[in-house]
Amino acid sequence: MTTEPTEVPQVEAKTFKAEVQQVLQILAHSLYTDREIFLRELISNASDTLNRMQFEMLTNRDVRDPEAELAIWLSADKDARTVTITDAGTGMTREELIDHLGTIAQSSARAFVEKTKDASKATASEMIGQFGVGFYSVFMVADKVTVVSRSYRPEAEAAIWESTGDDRYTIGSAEREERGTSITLHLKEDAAEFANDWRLEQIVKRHSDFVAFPIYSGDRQINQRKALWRRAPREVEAEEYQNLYRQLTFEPDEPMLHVHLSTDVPVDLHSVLFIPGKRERGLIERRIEGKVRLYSRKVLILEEAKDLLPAYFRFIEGVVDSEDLPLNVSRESVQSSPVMQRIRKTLTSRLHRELNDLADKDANAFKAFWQEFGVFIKEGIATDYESRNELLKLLRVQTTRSDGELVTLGQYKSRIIDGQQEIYYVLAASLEAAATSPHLDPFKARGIEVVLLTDLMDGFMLSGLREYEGLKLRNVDEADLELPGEVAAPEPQISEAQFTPLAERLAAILGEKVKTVRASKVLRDSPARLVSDDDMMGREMQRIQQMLGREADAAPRILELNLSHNLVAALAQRVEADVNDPIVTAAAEQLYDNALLIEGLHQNPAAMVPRILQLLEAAARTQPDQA
Ligand SMILES: Nc1ncnc2c1ncn2[C@@H]1O[C@H](COP(=O)(O)OP(=O)(O)OP(=O)(O)O)[C@@H](O)[C@H]1O
Repeated sequence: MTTEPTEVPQVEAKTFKAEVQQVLQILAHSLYTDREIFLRELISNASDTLNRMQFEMLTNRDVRDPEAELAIWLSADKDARTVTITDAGTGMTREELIDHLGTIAQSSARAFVEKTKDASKATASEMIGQFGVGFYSVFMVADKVTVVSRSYRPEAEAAIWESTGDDRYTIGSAEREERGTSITLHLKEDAAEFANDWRLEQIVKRHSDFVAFPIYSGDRQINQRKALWRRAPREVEAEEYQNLYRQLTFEPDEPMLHVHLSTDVPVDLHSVLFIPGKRERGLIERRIEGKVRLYSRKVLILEEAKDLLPAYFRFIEGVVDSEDLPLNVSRESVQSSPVMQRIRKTLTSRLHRELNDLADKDANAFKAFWQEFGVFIKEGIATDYESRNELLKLLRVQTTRSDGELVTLGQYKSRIIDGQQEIYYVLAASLEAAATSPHLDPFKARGIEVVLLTDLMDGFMLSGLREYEGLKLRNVDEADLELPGEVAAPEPQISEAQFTPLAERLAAILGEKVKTVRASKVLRDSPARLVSDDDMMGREMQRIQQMLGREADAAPRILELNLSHNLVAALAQRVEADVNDPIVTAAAEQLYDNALLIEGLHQNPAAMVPRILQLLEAAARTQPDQA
C-alpha cells in the first residue's frame, strides 16, 4: 500500500465554531450591496496591528524585522483574479490564527444572525460595522482566502490559514521570512471588478484615506495618511481646509466657515466642521440625517452620521473622529452611546459659540450666514429647548424700525417704550405686505416697534418661542391687546346708530367667514382688520398648513371696522340708502380678501379680479368732483 506523501508543510483541517459558520453563510450568500467595504475591514485590521506593533517597539527592540516600514501594501492580479493585502504588523502564530480567525464572539455572532433575519435589505456596511465580524466580510467577495503570517516574536514560525468560507478551514506551516500578514482573496466570479489596482485605490480613497499608516499600491502611496483634523489647528493652512472641504463635498466653492476642534478631554474628539458657502436646494424640506462623516480611530464608520449634531444643523458638513467610539458603532447604538452624547454636546455648543463669535466680529459675514441658514436656526429655536437661549442670540429679524436691517431681539428689547412688557410681531406674506398691515395702526401711533415675520418657518419657530427674557411674544392681530401708552382716539365719522345696520349687513354678506363685526378701538389709517380671539398656537399651525397650500379651513375671525375712516362712513351711507347695494357686497368681500392677502393666506387671488373690476367700474362712473 502506498501512502500519500504528507503535504509539506503539514496541514491540519479544522471546523469553524457553529456561530462562525452561520455568519459565513450569511456573508457569502446574502449581502450583495456595498461589498467593497471588505477592504475597509482588512485595512482597519492592518492598521490596528500596525498600531500594536508600534506600541510594542516602544519598549522592545527584540522583534523580527525591527527596521521594517510600518505600512500596508495592496496588489491586484487581474488574470489570477486575486487581491492581496499585506501588512508589517504583529503577525500571527499558528495558534493565534486559530484563535482569532476561527472563532467569533458568540454574542456578536448571534446578534448578527438575528439582525440579518429581519433586515434582508440592510447594506453590508451597516451589518458588518455593527457586529465586529470584520475579517469574515472577505467572504462576500472571495470564495477562497489564504492568510500567511509570521509573528513579530523572533522564535515564531510562519503559518498559513486557508478557507473556502464553508464550515472548515485549514492551518499549516508556511514559508515566509518577513514579519506581518498577507491576506490573499481569490475572488468570486461576480467580484472580479476588485482585482484592479485602480478600483482598490478608489475604495481606499473613499473609506480609508486617512488611515495613519501609508497604504501602497505598487510603490505609490495612495492614502493621505495624516488626518488633517488630528493636527493642531494652528499648523493647518487655510488651503488645506479648503482641500478637505472639496474632498468631502465635491463642491468647487469655498466654505463659509470652518471649525476645527481637537481635544482629548472630556472625550477624545477631533473634528473639522464646515458651513458651506450656499444652502443646498431642498435641504430644508429633506429630512436627511446629517452630512458629517464619522471616523473611529481614523477608520470611516458612517458616511452620513446621524445624531452627531441636532437635526437643525443638517447643513453642516465635515468629519468627526474619536478614539473613544468602538469601531463597531452602529446606526442604532450610536444614539444611545454615552460617548456619542458627549460628542454631540461638545460639537453643538462649539458651533453655537463660533456662530456667536462670527456675529460679534464680522457683521457682514454673519449676515451672509443668516441669509443662507437663518431658517435652520429658527427651526432650532422651535425644536431644541436646551439650546434655545444660545440660538436666540443668533436670531435676526426685521422690524418696523430696523430700516431693512436685521436686528436681534436684544436690540428690540433695548428700544421698548415705557410700560411695554411684550414683544409684538406681525405675520405677513412679505415685508411689503407687513408694512401695509392694518394691525400696525395702533403701534405706529404709539411708537411701538413691531417684529416683521414673513418666513414660513416663523410660524413654526413661534410654536417653541413664547417668551424672550421675560417679555412675552404677542401677535398684533389678537383681539383685545392692551397696549402701553396713551393716544387720542380719532374722531368717528359715523354714529353708533349708523354703524349698527352696516355691521349687520356685513355680517350677513360674509356669513360664516366672520364671527362678528364690530367697531374698532385701535384702527387709525386702515378701514378694517380681522382679529382673532382663538388660541394662538392653533392659529399658527393652521397658518403653516394654509401657507403650504393644504386645505385648512380658516377659523372665523372678528371683523373690526374703523369708524373714523372715509370708506366705512361711505359704506354706512350706502346701507342706509339701500341695504342690498351691490357695491357694499363687493366692498365687504374685498375687505375680507385684503386681510388674507396681506397675511399670505389667500388661496386664489385671481378670483378677485371680476370683483375688483366691478368696484373700478363703480369708481370710474363717479364724477371727479364727487370723489
Ligand atoms: N492583519 C492582521 N494582523 C494581525 N492580527 C489580525 C489581522 N487581522 C485580524 N487579526 C486578528 O484577528 C482578530 C479578528 O479580526 P476581526 O476583523 O474579525 O475582528 P476585530 O478586528 O476584532 O473586530 P472589528 O471587525 O470590529 O474590528 C483581530 O482582533 C486580530 O486579533
